[in-house]
This record gives sequence, C-alpha cells and structure tokens, in this order.
Amino acid sequence: MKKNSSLTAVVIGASGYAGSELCRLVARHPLLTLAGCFVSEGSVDAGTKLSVLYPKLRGVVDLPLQGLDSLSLKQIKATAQVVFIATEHEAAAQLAYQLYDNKRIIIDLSGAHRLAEAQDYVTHYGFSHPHPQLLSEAVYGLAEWHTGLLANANLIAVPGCYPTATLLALKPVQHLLASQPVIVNAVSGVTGAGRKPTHKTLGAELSLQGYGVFNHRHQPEIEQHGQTAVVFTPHLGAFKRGILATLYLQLAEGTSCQDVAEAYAVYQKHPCVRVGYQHTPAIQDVEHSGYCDIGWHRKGTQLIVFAAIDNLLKGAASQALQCLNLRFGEPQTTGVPL
Ligand SMILES: NC(=O)C1=CN([C@@H]2O[C@H](COP(=O)(O)OP(=O)(O)OC[C@H]3O[C@@H](n4cnc5c(N)ncnc54)[C@H](OP(=O)(O)O)[C@@H]3O)[C@@H](O)[C@H]2O)C=CC1
Ligand SMILES: CC(=O)N[C@@H](CCC(=O)OP(=O)(O)O)C(=O)O
Repeated sequence: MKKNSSLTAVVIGASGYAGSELCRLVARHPLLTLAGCFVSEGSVDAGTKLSVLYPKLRGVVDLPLQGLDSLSLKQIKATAQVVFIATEHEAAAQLAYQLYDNKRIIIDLSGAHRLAEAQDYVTHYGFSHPHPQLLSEAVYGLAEWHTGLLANANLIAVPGCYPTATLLALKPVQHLLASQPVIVNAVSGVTGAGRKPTHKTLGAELSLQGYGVFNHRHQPEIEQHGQTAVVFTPHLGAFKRGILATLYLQLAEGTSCQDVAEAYAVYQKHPCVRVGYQHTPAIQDVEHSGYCDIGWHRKGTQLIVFAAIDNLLKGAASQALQCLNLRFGEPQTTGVPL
C-alpha cells in the first residue's frame, strides 16, 4: 500500500457515538477520503444523512448512512484501503473476519480483538468468539506503547476507554510498585454506554453509581495489557462525555519523587499525553480533545494517579486515528483534535 497517498476509508457503525466522531475526524484527515458511512442492513437510519442525525456534522459529513448488505460489503472489499469498525463486539468479530486480507487495514474500535484467548470472550463478553484465529493477528492499539508493532499491523484492536486511561497512567510506573493488585476507580460519562437507549442512560435515572463490580470486561483487558493484577470498579456519572480514572498504587520502599517523574517522562515524546506532578486533571480539560491528562501525587510510598480522557476521542476515535497515523508513518497527531 502506498504511503502518504489519499486512502479510501469507510466507517461501519457510523451512526453510533464512537462512529460519528470517527466520521468527523476521518473527513478532516489529510491522508483519508471518507467514502462510506455504514449501519446495519436493517437499520432504521439507513438512507438518512449522518448530518441529519448529528447536525453538528452539517457541511462536515453529509454522506447518507448506508445499510451494510452483501453488495456494499463487496464494494468495500473492492475499494476501501482502511475500514474502521465501530459496532458492538460480536458484529465486529464477524465483520473483521469478512474483510480481513492483505488489501486493507482494519481498525476495530470494539472489544472483539483485544483479548488473546478465545475462552476470554466466553468468560468476559458472554459469547463464543466466531473467529478466534484472528486474535493472534491483532495488534493492541495503545498508541503510545505499541508504536513499533502498529507500523506493521493489518488488524488493530483499539483499546477500551477505561483501559486507555488506566494503562496510560499505570504502565510508566509499573516497575516502581511494591504490591499488587492495583486499585482503580473510574467514572465515565453516559456516552460510554452507546447511543442505543436503555434505562440506565435515561436522564431521569442518571446519578453516580458503580457497576460491573468484580466482573467488568475491562478488568481482564487491563490485566492482560498491563501485566498487573487490578481491582477495577467503573462508575456511571450524570454527564455526557469523559472518563476520570483514579489509581491507588503502593511504591517500593525508597522510591523517590524523581524516580516517578523520570518514569512519566516517557510521555515527553508523545504529544497526546500531558503529565503533571500534583496536578488533578479534570474531564472538562480534555473534553472534545485527543489528550490524556495525567496527574500524580506521592506521599511516602503511596502514589495516587489520575487520568482524564474524552471516552469518544482518546478512548475511541482519536486513538484509532493515532493508530492509523503510526501504521502509515505519519506523525501521531495528524488529524487528532488537540
Ligand atoms: N462509546 C464509547 O465511549 C466507546 C465505544 N467503544 C466501542 O465502539 C463500538 C461502538 O460503540 P458506540 O458508538 O458507543 O455504540 P453505539 O450503540 O452508539 O453505535 C453502534 C453503531 O453500530 C451500528 N451497528 C450495529 N450493528 C451493526 C452491524 N451488524 N453492522 C453494521 N453496523 C452496525 C449501529 O447502527 P444500527 O444499530 O442502526 O445499525 C451504530 O451505528 C462498541 O464496540 C464499543 O464497545 C470503544 C471505546 C469507547
Ligand atoms: C459507561 C459505559 O457503559 N461504558 C461502557 C464501556 C465503554 C466502552 O465502550 O468500552 P468498550 O469499547 O470495551 O465497549 C461499559 O461499561 O460497558
């Protein structure tokens, strides 16, 4: 595939919260031409312009949403060089399999290719993975940490939103820790639950509440890619977008502030991550941007680290673009809103 030429891209799951953000970013990305916005074959939104569902996209993405039937799948295979999949996990596993060959790059925003073992999907996702042979092909797209692997990837599994915030905060200091498990509490805005309405996303029922205690599917994802045991508790908050993750860590005796500062200096060459000592990041400072803001605080051997991201951008669409940039040898930040 040619480098730095215009690449034909399509987004499947384009009417969703993550997919619509992706369409906006793809439409403005200098390497990409957005050629199609797809929903499921029987979708009530098929035929409607994306900018009718999301008026903020008027003049940015005016393409109609197309139902993904066998003819459009053939067309995607014939023309698309980059396919972004932003559907729920099981559909994504099927689509990636149907589209996977050496003619195009697949960037999957779902969880369908993030875990290594097929059995993990039965245990943590509640379905039997239909194409487990692809799990070993996928590169986990934690952009700041897997830059080398991403350069050659044909199937990229974009990390979950909570794992993105958690792993970016955790990985630099892992070698300084005295004990496991790491404790992580994280709060997400309601767009994290997707656009399909459910009772828990009704305005009248929104509050601040934990969920998925001891059994959220992001726990094994964090453990696998962080190689650390964690106790992870997500919470749903009464706000639209963003995640704030708080990590409680125990440093090994004798670890200094300078050791921690040097560990986080790893991000000096990664412009999407901003780190501050004694900083307490706020979601509003990263909303609508591709930044992850990290703040760390130390008292003796106790280390508390905060990480704030926009779940739909650094936690999904803009991280997908970082992965694409790394795949095509572009600067990580091309097309990423900062
Ligand atoms: N929301 C978030 O913060 C994040 C989401 N993700 C992941 O991204 C994916 C999308 O999430 P989100 O945007 O929240 O979900 P939404 O429910 O908002 O959107 C799902 C999209 O997929 C489409 N879709 C569903 N089934 C199919 C199918 N078989 N073929 C084609 N299109 C289909 C839907 O349209 P229709 O039903 O009309 O066909 C819709 O466009 C999920 O896997 C999610 O886990 C990842 C990180 C963060
Ligand atoms: C608030 C909320 O419900 N968040 C979602 C996670 C967000 C997300 O999309 O993560 P995946 O990509 O792994 O699906 C949840 O807890 O299921």
